[in-house]
Amino acid sequence: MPAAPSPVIDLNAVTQTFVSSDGSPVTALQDVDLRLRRHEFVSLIGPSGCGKSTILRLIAGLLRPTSGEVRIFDLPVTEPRDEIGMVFQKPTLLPWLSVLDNITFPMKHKYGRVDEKDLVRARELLAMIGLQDFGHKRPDELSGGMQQRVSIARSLLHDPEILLMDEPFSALDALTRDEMSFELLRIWNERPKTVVFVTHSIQEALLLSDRIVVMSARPGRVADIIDVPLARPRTLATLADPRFTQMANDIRVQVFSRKPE
Ligand SMILES: Nc1ncnc2c1ncn2[C@@H]1O[C@H](COP(=O)(O)OP(=O)(O)OP(=O)(O)O)[C@@H](O)[C@H]1O
Repeated sequence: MPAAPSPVIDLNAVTQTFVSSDGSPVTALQDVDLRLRRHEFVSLIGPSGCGKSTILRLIAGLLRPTSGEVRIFDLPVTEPRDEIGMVFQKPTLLPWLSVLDNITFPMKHKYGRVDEKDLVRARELLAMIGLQDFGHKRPDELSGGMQQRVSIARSLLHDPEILLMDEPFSALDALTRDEMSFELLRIWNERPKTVVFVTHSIQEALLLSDRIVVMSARPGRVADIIDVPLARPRTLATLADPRFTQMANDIRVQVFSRKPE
């Protein structure tokens, strides 16, 4: 039998301790093991403060683990890398730049210039997110959902293999949130990526993911990893599937019955 391909993202016995402002240690993560296959969509859910964002920062190379190891494509993570795109809760667009310039900003920042091919790609991405007529607008002329679309487009400019998303839709209203979930699925379908998606919404995690990682309260540990067997492409009909409702209920019970350790 051929050997299984190495995971794209590999967290091996990762413990992360911070020093809080009063000098006391805070163990955010304890012995976290997590492996993601290529083009897998995995969500992290768990109580506030259980270390979900810390996991993203470790994968992004913005943080070095106190102990254990984080590997990307079989190499230890030592610094931020180009294969990774990040999307945060807030759009974090630069208000004085146009939408198009915001999308190309990472290239400008890194290389001091924007190539024609980056501009072409930025326009393609704008079209992909349905904002082809908004390239010249300033961010404050766009709705919150549109701004978040722009920041997703920005994270995709260099076509990263890995996309890290930290509650990207939590600041949006419920309708826009559902719309954005389907939009993200469409983008992921068109340009497959390995995605780690942090959310507090069980429904969002179920709709989007291949697997859901349930974390325990601080110090964050992997309490369970749940396979989501719902067929793809996921559509509005998925939300009405009785298995969806059943799984959402089961996960809710699991998350809420977990007491802090
Ligand atoms: N730089 C830091 N210095 C000190 N403590 C930190 C630091 N970063 C995170 N922490 C602490 O580590 C723990 C985990 O934080 P993290 O932001 O990863 O949690 P989270 O699960 O993403 O929370 P939320 O769901 O509320 O966003 C928290 O107790 C937080 O206060």
